[in-house]
Formats: sequence, C-alpha cells, structure tokens
Amino acid sequence: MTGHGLRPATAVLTVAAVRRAEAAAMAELPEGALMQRAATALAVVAGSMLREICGRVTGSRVVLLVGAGDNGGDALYAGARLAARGARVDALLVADRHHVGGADALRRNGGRVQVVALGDLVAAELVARADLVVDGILGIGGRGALREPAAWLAAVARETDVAVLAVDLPSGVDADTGAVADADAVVHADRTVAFGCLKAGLLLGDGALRTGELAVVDIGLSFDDVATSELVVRIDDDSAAPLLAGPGARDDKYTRGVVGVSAGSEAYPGAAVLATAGARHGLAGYVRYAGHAHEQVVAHWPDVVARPGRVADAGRTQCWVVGSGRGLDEDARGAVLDAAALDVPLLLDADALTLMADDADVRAAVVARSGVTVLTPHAGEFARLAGVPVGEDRVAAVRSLAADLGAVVLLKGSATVVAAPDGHAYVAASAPPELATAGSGDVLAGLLGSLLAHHEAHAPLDPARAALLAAVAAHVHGAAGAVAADDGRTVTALDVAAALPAAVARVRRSSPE
Ligand SMILES: NC(=O)C1=CN([C@@H]2O[C@H](COP(=O)(O)OP(=O)(O)OC[C@H]3O[C@@H](n4cnc5c(N)ncnc54)[C@H](O)[C@@H]3O)[C@@H](O)[C@H]2O)[C@@H](O)CC1
Ligand SMILES: Nc1ncnc2c1ncn2[C@@H]1O[C@H](COP(=O)(O)OP(=O)(O)O)[C@@H](O)[C@H]1O
Ligand SMILES: [K+]
Repeated sequence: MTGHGLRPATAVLTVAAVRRAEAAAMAELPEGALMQRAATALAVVAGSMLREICGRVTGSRVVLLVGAGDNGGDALYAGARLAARGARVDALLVADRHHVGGADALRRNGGRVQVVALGDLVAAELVARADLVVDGILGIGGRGALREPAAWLAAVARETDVAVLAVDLPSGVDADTGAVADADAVVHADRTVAFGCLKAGLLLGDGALRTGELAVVDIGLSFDDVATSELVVRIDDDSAAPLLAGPGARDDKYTRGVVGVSAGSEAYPGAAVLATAGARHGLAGYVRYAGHAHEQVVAHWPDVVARPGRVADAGRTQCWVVGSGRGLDEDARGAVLDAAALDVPLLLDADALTLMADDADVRAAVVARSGVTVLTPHAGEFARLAGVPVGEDRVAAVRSLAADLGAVVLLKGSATVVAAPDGHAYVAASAPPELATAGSGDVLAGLLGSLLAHHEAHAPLDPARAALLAAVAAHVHGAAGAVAADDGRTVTALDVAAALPAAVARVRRSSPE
C-alpha cells in the first residue's frame, strides 16, 4: 500500500487499479455521480477550447464521437451541458450500443444523436466542419485498434485538422502501455482530460504522442489502497521540490555529500567534463574525479578535485558514478570492480553497463553488492543488459530488470521510467526532445550521482528512495533541457548542464500544498 498522499496528477494507475478505485468511490456516492463529475470537468475544458477557437460556446459546432461504453457516456453528458449553453451538438454513435441516459440528456438539451455507418458522408462532413470533436469512442475499456466506422472518422478528423478533445484517453491507445496497435486507427488529440488519475498510456510510448495537452481532473478517487505493483508515481515540480532543499547553516562541504566520478577516457575526455558538469549541480558539496581526463576536467571546472588515479585510492565519497565514456578496456573494468566493492551507492552508466552485460564477473560483482546500485541505460543498453528489447510495456520491463539485478533501473527515453527491485516505480515525463543530444545522458549520470551522495550523507539510502531520487534527477534534467531550449534556442549537452542551476531554482520555487 503506497498510494497515500498522491495527487491525481502524480498517480499513474493500471486499468485494474482504476476500476477498483472507481468502484470504491461509487459505493459511497449516488448512482451516476462519478460520471457527472467527469462530464462536468470535460464540458469545462471543451468550453474553454471553444472560446479559444470561436470566441464563444453559443453557436459553436461540436461533434461527439460516441462508443459503446462509459467513455461515450461522459461525452454525451458533457455534450448535453454544451448544448444547454447554446452549442450545436451532434453525437455520432459508432458502436452497436451506447449510453442511453447520456443520449437522452443530450436530446433533452437540443442536441442530435445519429448512428453512423462506414462511408456515411454526412457524418464525415459534420466532423470536417466541426469547431471541436470530442473523442468518446474508447476509454480504459478499449482493447486494440479502433474498428470501423470509428477508425475512419478519426482519420477524417486527423486529415481535416479539426481540434480534438479526448475523453480520458485518446481512443486506440492502450491505457496501460501507450501502445498503438494501428497508427492509422487512433485518435490524435489536441487535449486530453484524464479522470481521477493518470494512466501510463498517456505518458509513454506512442500514446504520449497522441495525448496532446494533458489535464487531470479530480473526481474523488482515493489512492490509499493501490498496491505498489499497480502504481507508478509521476514526478512533477511539487513532488521534486522537497528533495532539492539547499544546505543548512551548519553544513560544510562534506556534510553536503561527496560524489566521485570516474567517467571519460583518453579517447572520450568530453564525457568526463559532462558528467562532472552534472555532478557540480546535484547538491553534493564536493565532486571528486578519478580517471584519464583529469586535466580536461580541471580546465573546465576548477572546483572539481580531479586526479588520474584509481577509484579505490580517490578518497571517501557517498556515491560513485562510473562509466560514461569510460571505455571497455581492463582499466575501465577495474574502475567498475573497484567501485562495486565499496559500500556506498553506485551509479553505473554507459560503458559500465556494456561491461556488465558482456562480462559475467562484472555482472556478478554488481549483483552481489550490498549497497544501493543504480543503472541508467538507454534502450540499447537496456536490451544488452536484459537480453531482450524493452518492448511495449516499458514499466513492466524496467520493473523486471530491476528485480532480476537487485538494482534500481532508470530507463532513459522521451519519458524516463525508474523502478526499484521491490517494484516501486516512477516516471519523469516532461523532458523536451532537445535532450536527445550527445552527452546529455552523461550530465544526467553526474547529476543523479550528486543527488544520491547528498541524500546518502544525511540518511543511508534504500533502493526505493534511490529510485525516487533517480526520477527527481530525470525531472530536473528535463527542466534544464526546457530552460536551455527556451525561446527556440538550440541545445547541446553542455547547455543542459549550464541550465541546471536555473532548473533547480525553478523546481524549488514550486510550493507543494
Ligand atoms: N467507471 C466509472 O466510475 C467511471 C468511468 N468513466 C469513464 O468510463 C470509461 C470506461 O468505460 P467502459 O468500461 O464502459 O469502457 P469504454 O467506454 O472504454 O469502452 C468499452 C466498450 O468498447 C468495446 N471495445 C473495446 N475495444 C474496442 C475496439 N477496439 N473497438 C470497438 N469497440 C471496442 C468494449 O467491448 C466495450 O463495450 C473511462 O475511460 C471513463 O471515460 C468516467 O465516467 C468516470 C467514472
Ligand atoms: N525525445 C526525447 N525527449 C526527451 N528527452 C529525451 C528524448 N530522447 C532522449 N532524451 C533524454 O536525453 C538523454 C540522452 O541520454 P543518452 O541516450 O544516454 O545519451 P548520451 O549517451 O549521448 O549522453 C536521456 O536523459 C534521455 O531521457
Ligand atoms: K476517448
């Protein structure tokens, strides 16, 4: 039981958990009350979209695409509210049944309801000429691709570029994974109103590309009884801020935490500069560097204590970061084994992950560690480590590798997924695509190592807390990408690092309620 204190915008539930939370809420409420809450919120967002598009709701043309289930019911009741405010609302029924109460409510308020067959040109014309299309075809009950005539009407909406508001989830997206079974049979939403909580499909995979601007409305679901295995916690500014507090008046550089970095090599000195750049802004009071690029590191960052020697001789730290650009030779292998033997948190990135995948002794040394281990693969490194590609269910894949290796796993990507061996899982999903630039992962590794060292210096980390910190680091890294890309600027990894202080400040300014 882990859901205490979560907000709708941070709770990512499986469909099964949503169903149970809804059932528990419904048991306490009058019949239909949850759907009315959902429909009211939906009508508010639709109303504001219509004001943006046509200046007002009265006289605007709204088309509802209505499937067989409660998702269609939400659309119909919201349509009834818009019709009551003077919108011209047409409901197009695309399934062989529909929510009868919703359709009656729409008709009572002056809306029209009609059944649509494939090739119905009148229906296509209504979609093409609408000011707003509301997608109530499928919600969390959807399975697989849209069927006809829904797929065809979704295509008409896409091709005519009409504004689309998705109810709970863009139809045709798998709610739990974000998988899209057929790229030609899915709704592309400009906005999505999610009810009660998030679903992974809104943030991950192809689903994230179909969701548009995302609003989560509170319909009164409780997360108290949601099991760890059914929950992913989304990190936002409010949840990250408490973990980014600045030093206290009694702190010195050691009490703030010492992070060690062994990255880069003669061939790749840049990775050392970038990883230490990240480490300088992750709250640790002291950054050590041990490796071949010590001269380049000091030339860039005079505050980093950089030496050419071994990890084992570099002095005490509260976390080591090993791997980025470190190489695959015997010397790099020694750095990983040295660090693995220490009893402090260890972050392995890039080449260290490849060594772990290729060398059974390295893998065994890492798996046998008693201290917290954090692995930060991208999809390619993940596949090498796991022996299979990530696949469509990123959350399940990351949880499974974390459990197998007894390590926290952070899988990088447009959304970053983190899991601890016990199943605690997190997602950071607001990074801009500008982060997809060489070396930005090195900055993340340094940043996260620094955050781990800082927190380890205050209280020994357990894997679940390390996983939370990993997601916080990914969130701050994403925020730095956004700061760096502000005003349409181009972004390099060094720009991401340079934006970290402003990103930390931005996240700290958020004030959780
Ligand atoms: N249960 C509740 O308390 C609440 C549910 N709400 C809404 O209810 C939705 C879930 O409703 P339902 O459980 O009725 O499910 P949906 O409305 O998502 O759709 C399920 C129906 O579609 C059919 N179907 C599934 N995949 C299909 C496909 N690929 N092509 C064509 N038909 C397909 C199913 O056989 C089923 O009849 C949520 O997403 C949300 O919008 C909201 O009203 C809030 C309250
Ligand atoms: N499309 C994207 N949108 C947002 N962030 C992305 C995207 N693609 C990659 N990222 C992020 O950029 C970073 C790239 O890291 P990585 O793949 O390790 O690159 P490198 O090894 O060059 O440093 C990761 O933090 C990843 O999450
Ligand atoms: K929908």
